[in-house]
Amino acid sequence: MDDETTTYDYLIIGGGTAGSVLAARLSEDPACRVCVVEGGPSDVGDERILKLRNWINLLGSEFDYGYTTEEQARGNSHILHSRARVLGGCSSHNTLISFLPFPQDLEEWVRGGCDGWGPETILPYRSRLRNTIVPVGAADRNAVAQDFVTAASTGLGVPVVEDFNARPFTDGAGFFSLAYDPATNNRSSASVAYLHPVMDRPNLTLRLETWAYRLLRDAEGRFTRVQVRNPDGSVSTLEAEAEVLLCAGAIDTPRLLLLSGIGPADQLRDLGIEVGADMPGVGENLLDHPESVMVWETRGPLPPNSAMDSDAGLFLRRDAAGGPRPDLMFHFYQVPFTTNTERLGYPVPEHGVCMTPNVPRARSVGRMWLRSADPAVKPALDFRYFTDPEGYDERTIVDGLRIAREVAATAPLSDWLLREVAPGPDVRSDADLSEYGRRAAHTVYHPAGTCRMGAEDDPLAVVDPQLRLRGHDGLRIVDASVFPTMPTINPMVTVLLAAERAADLITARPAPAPLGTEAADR
Ligand SMILES: Cc1cc2nc3c(=O)[nH]c(=O)nc-3n(C[C@H](O)[C@H](O)[C@H](O)COP(=O)(O)OP(=O)(O)OC[C@H]3O[C@@H](n4cnc5c(N)ncnc54)[C@H](O)[C@@H]3O)c2cc1C
Repeated sequence: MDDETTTYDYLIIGGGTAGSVLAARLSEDPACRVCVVEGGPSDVGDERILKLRNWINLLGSEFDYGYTTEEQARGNSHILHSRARVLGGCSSHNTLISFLPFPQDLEEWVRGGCDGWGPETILPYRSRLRNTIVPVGAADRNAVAQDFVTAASTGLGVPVVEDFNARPFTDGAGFFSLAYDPATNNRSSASVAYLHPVMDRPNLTLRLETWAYRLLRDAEGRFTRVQVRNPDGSVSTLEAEAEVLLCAGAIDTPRLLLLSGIGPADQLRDLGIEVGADMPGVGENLLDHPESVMVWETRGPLPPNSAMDSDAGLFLRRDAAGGPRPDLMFHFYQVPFTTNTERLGYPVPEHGVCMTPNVPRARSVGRMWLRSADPAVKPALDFRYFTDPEGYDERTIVDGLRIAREVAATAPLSDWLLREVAPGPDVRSDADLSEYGRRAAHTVYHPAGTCRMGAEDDPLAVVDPQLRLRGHDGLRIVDASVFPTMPTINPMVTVLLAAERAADLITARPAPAPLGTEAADR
């Protein structure tokens, strides 16, 4: 690490999921000077981070920025939105469930003005991914999770899926694919897969525990200078000769833009921030996967083996008119995940399991904004959960809770269960299930969309299909904030694919050949 150098070719703000991919790809050219500014510490050698199964202990820890939510009129106002503060970002903190996006998820992006982001272009990037992505290992397949899969399949008449990434599916139950090593339980995070092997590159500088808080213009008016707070509290200005690449995630990327005067002009003026670029879309379109939870006490302790305690799941399509994609998803937990039910007064069983139905393409859309011009003040997040006028999100959760009960009543899963703890068998009507489901709701931790990509002439788009700040040179955004709509599935792999695509857009390297036409292209 060269503290003297403050000018690089590329400055990557955020060494998270997308940032790690970009850092590795751009520094492949030894003549290209790449600097990563990362707010958190290194993950190298830190077992707390590297062991996947420890993920649950990272929630709310020193590695979590821990964002709160605005009062939710129809949802749960107590959700803590975990966002990782460590190299690798949320891929160092999450459960590493790895799904390719559905072709229709990407077709939706193209319809929204994102030329060049269709499935034929994006899905072949799976051959470039460096992460080890495998179905949950045999030794990690807990008997109760296996029986959940069997009960879901027989009870609901859906297939058992051996590999969710083999082909698009409409419904099915099975063990997930995870980015990990089943032999060691070590993560194959973006940091492990992309950064660890290249950390000794002399042209790659990692500035850790360093916080970017303002973008400044250079002499040509481009936003290529970044003010950062160093670990010792001092302040530096770093400069990119080529481009600044914002990879700070769906909350911190728009936050940094707003602090830099890039956002809705009225909002910025109200806070006394000088308007550098009036971009009304910054902070709008806050997307997520909302979920609820049903908890059961089991007849006794469960076998201990697992990859990360939520190894299996279920997808259903309730409405065939909506196309081939599933419209309801469940995670199955072999531990009682009771943060929200406990707050509502439900007992916490010593031994238990739960199911968490979620809304894959939620229709309620939120927004985020700054509370203050002070960079230290956390932004406001209002997800507006369950506010879509048709009541689609609420309906999905009610259906999900009913279906969860059906699965729980089906052998062999039913043989493990002593009683339903939350919400309890008396909660049966739509109205009561909705009330419980929304009050106990949680996030699947997938915020996205707050700097959405769109056509050059779309006034609410923040970046164009080349991921450039619309109408500006020298600044691109590469992270979950650019998603115009939420993919049906857990989004980390979509972020990785988008970052691989971005590396090609930046370097003008050709895209990989369509899948099946060529050996894996690395
Ligand atoms: C608990 C949890 C579980 C999840 N489970 C899954 C899962 O199993 N499967 C899945 O597909 N998705 C999962 N997700 C979601 C997924 O991990 C994220 O959507 C994805 O990793 C986001 O990638 P990103 O590059 O947009 O941001 P991040 O990975 O969050 O990267 C942002 C990085 O920027 C840094 N940063 C932020 N602001 C600044 C600043 N101002 N200065 C310097 N550095 C900064 C942060 O420290 C961080 O390293 C989960 C998320 C969480 C939190």
